[in-house]
Amino acid sequence: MKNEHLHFLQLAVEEAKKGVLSNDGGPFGAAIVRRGELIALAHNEVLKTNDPTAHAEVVAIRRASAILGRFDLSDCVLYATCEPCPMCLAASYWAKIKTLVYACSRHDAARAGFDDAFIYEVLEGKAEDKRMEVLQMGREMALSAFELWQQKGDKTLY
Ligand SMILES: Nc1nc2[nH]cnc2c(=O)[nH]1
Repeated sequence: MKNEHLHFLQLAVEEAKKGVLSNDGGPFGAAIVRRGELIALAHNEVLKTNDPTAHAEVVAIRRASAILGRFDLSDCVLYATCEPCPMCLAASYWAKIKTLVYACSRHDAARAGFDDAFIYEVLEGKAEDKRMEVLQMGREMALSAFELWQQKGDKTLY
């Protein structure tokens, strides 16, 4: 099992390097594996697509979900060359991933110039400057969308 984990991490690392050399994005790769079978391999595509959410893990989750035709990836393992940032970790929870295997840490990413560790600090209430103004207003108005959802009989929960 450990060798299998290292095998898929190695594939993700090679994919990350491919993305760096093609200028697609940062040095991050990810793989989604189901019962020992590689379903999707992806690298960071932020620069290629001008999509700030195109992190390797998100691209891999989107690709695997499209291939398997479902949003529930609970039978899949996510391999990532680096500890997922909070967005990618949340995406993994939304995809119901049960096993995550990663190599480098958020601190390795920070040393390479990526803000993963800072966002964790914000979420943990440890950041002095959150670098974002956050306002809440219009709750009564917006609750109507939740009411519509709650009344809907044929909804799919996810
Ligand atoms: N884990 C991870 N961290 C990042 N930080 C910036 N981009 C990425 C990415 O694609 N993956």
